Amino acid sequence: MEQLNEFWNEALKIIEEESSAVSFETWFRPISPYGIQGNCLYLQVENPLAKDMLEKRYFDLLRNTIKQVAKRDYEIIILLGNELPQKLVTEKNIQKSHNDIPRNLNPKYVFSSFVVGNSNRMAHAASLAVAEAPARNYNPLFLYGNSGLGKTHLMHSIAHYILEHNNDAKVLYVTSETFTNELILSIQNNRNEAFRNKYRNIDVLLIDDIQFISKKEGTQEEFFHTFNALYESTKQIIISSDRPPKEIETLEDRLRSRFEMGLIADIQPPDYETRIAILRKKAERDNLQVPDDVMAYIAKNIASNIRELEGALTRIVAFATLTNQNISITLAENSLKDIFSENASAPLTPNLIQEIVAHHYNIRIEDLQGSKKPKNIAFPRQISMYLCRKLLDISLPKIGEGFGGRDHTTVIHAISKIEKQLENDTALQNTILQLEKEIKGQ
Ligand SMILES: Nc1ncnc2c1ncn2[C@@H]1O[C@H](COP(=O)(O)OP(=O)(O)OP(=O)(O)O)[C@@H](O)[C@H]1O
Repeated sequence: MEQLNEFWNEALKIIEEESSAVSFETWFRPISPYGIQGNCLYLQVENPLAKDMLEKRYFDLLRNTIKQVAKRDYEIIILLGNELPQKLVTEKNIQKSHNDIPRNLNPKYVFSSFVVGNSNRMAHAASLAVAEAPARNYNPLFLYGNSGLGKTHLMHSIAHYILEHNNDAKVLYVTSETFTNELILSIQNNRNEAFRNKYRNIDVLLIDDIQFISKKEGTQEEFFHTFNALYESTKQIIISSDRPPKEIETLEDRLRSRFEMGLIADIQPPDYETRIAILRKKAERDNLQVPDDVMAYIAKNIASNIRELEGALTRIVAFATLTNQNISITLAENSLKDIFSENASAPLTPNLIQEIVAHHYNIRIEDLQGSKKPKNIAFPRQISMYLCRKLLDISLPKIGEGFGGRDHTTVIHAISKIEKQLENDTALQNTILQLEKEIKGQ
């Protein structure tokens, strides 16, 4: 049993991570949890606008977060102070199951929201088989495929499924970036023992984007031992990567052969029918009315990345809401024109950003990607890294890769340097604005 306030604070922490600072402070921070009666959770807000926004725009976030923290589906009722039921016998305690869903699992990434088609049938079946009987037949399970095709979605689904069916299972999902950072910290702070305990005393380890440990010998060494310890005690390991083990350069052979010991399943770009099914599912989940011809228009134009497919739908709906128009093909064409237009037909990639920055500073793109450090090159390089982070949905190590395999700490340093300078350097603010426009083809 837990106090309602503590429970609410826990939910707020998750919402804070999921929403922008301004919407968090405006809509969520002022909410007071009022009480619980039966299956209803009452939340009190200060004004009608907040109530409207929370009900119309943020309801899914609220409901999913509360479900994640409470491990049950409460009916959420948002009320103004004067609407609160006088005689509500509120419970100030909330029943929680003892195995919380880890914070880093996205509540939306479950098997029931994953659309199965020819391109991912095998990966889906293998994931479900592992979730139903961990460490039985397929160990490790190695999932690979290009960015945005559903690897993380499947991994989270496995973790959710195992936790739902076995309350005591110890399931740990991390990216290889987190694994590496924690390893470095543990060495710095002399806490290697704690690190090993954390990674070896579990039943299921899911490690996402393993390709990033390829250039890190120390991390590979530690992961090799973690892998062996878990495998020998019949614990399940699930790994994802953007390529198969044999194509991960500089991966030690002993690790590669470990990865190849179990089942390897790939995910390919979805066919047209699957793309339509994914769009339908998203529209249904988010309660959006989108005509069939608009779905077809998106599915025909975006074929290789599901994140982009979903992004296009979101953009169209946002455009329609903001301009108060019905969703139609013309509106879809307008709202996506800068994505599909000639100018921007080159998709946003680190390369495109480097090209535009290099042109702006009159240097060669190879200089940005190389290791020279003179100021006339180092500064544009930092700007390019900053823009990659701001405009592309890719991780710090992936950005580092595009700049001659630089470490993610270098990328963090570059980004924070530019951010700091932007605070009071208006010339730089203008340059960045101009570069962004060029990159987006505006
Ligand atoms: N088959 C599917 N059905 C429904 N949604 C999907 C499917 N595949 C992917 N998605 C959605 O597409 C988005 C991108 O998927 P995800 O993050 O799992 O990709 P990824 O392969 O892990 O990419 P990256 O390598 O860039 O991390 C997510 O919002 C996910 O829910």
